[in-house]
Amino acid sequence: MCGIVGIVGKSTVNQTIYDALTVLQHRGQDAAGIVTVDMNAFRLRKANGLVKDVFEPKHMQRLQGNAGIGHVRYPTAGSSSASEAQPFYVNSPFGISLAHNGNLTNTIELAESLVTKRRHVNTTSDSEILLNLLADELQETRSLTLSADEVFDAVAKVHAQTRGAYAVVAMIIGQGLVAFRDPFGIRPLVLGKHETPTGTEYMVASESVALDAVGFEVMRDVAPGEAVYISLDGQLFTRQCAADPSYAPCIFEFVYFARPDSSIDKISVYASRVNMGAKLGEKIKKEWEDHDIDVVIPIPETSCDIALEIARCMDLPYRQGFVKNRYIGRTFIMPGQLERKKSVRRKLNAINTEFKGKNVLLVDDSIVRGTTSEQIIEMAREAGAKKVYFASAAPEIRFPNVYGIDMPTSNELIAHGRDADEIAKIIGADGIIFQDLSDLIEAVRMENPEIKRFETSVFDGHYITNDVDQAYLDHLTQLRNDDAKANRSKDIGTNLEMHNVCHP
Ligand SMILES: O=P(O)(O)OC[C@H]1O[C@H](OP(=O)(O)OP(=O)(O)O)[C@H](O)[C@@H]1O
Ligand SMILES: NC(=O)CC[C@H](N)C(=O)O
Ligand SMILES: [Mg+2]
Repeated sequence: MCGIVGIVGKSTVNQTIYDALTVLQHRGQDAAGIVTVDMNAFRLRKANGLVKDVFEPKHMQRLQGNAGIGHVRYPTAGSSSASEAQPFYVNSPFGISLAHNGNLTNTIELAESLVTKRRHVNTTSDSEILLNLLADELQETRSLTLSADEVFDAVAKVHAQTRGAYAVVAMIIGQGLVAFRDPFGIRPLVLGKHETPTGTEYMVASESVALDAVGFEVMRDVAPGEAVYISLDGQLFTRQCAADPSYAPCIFEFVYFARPDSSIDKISVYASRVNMGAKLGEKIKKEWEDHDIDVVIPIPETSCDIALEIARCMDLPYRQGFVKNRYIGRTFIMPGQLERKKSVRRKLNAINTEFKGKNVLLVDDSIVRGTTSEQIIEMAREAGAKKVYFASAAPEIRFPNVYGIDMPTSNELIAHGRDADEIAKIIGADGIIFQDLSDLIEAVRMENPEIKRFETSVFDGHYITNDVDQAYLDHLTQLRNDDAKANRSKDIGTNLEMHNVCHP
């Protein structure tokens, strides 16, 4: 789940984009990049690492200009090579730079079509394919100055060819910034503005929290299939570019990915998590009528708001039994299982007095590979817990994700082909309870009933784009299981390193 940002401003935007990226860091910890437009040239810095490590003062000085885009990466396609960090660049037409959150499902077909169009894609990234598709459609216009409608027509043609999930921001040299969202709105995208004495500045970002942090006012979410074009002189244009758009935002944004202080598609992420806690609390009370739980303990950080509501609902004490090392990032979005496994104990430590002699209910937002739950239950027992129960605010995750969450292989999912008792046994819990999918959907939907459906494939195996079959999932397994990724990372550095020319 990457984070994207784009700004057309009235003064230098490098620091604002940097600040916005730090606020979106929870969406991608592997790589970061910024491109700005300075006089008619792109200035680029991208590399593997966290935002604070990628951009040194010398890079920031280079990133001059009043417009730019930025990206934080969590790879879901290609490799984790620095050359696949984003934004990507292509020099024709005009010079275009693009950043993408999501994952395409017809990359093979698209890559083949690009060959027939004599376009070269140098990496294994789906985002570079998307950039070339957009470039090819813009090339068709033959105009030296693009009108908003020409840009929108190009986006419409990209929609017509592309399958999967994509929230995109692209900068076109000498023209403007275009941002668009896939026809189902699977990945989020929000538009905002900032009034200055010299005119209005516009910004797009993955989450509203990025706008809040840099003093922009949220205008609205970009609709599914819609495109936003901001010319470099600061005019805003919008148009629906998809033939048949309909809302189906990814429900996992609300469960785990997004920050609680963000609002996506008019749904407060925080409120939806509190609702998840209320629904799950009711279910526990109903199904475990004679429970012997003494205390509810969250597994920091995402589940804290959920656990607090479960405790309130069950009339039980809520205790912060685990302390989180604030210098360690999110474990689930780390690239390899070994690293993820090692990180749990480095990240979380138990406060023994909260566990000693007690029956505890540990709460997490979700159980994916079981990396966290297995180790955390062990830690609770080591800290002296008598019984350890486990509650998950999301249902069992049984199916791979193909839309920008790196869960490509069903075999790596602990709930795949297993029932609750078997899962409890593996993670060592005395009892386990999962949220029902209908309750999860209701918990999110009640904040905006206008949204009739969500993208829920990881729970029910129904892929909203209708193009995902078993053959595709098998192909994905081959490509992106943990071993395949580890092997591919040995290739790092073999791509063209034309992305970081360093001016002394
Ligand atoms: O079953 P698993 O494969 O372990 O994945 C699920 C866990 O990973 C996430 O936490 P993470 O540490 O990434 O982030 P957080 O601090 O935001 O909770 C999520 O909140 C669960 O705790
Ligand atoms: N998580 C994402 O949004 C990933 C974007 C893109 N598919 C990449 O791997 O770089
Ligand atoms: Mg967690």
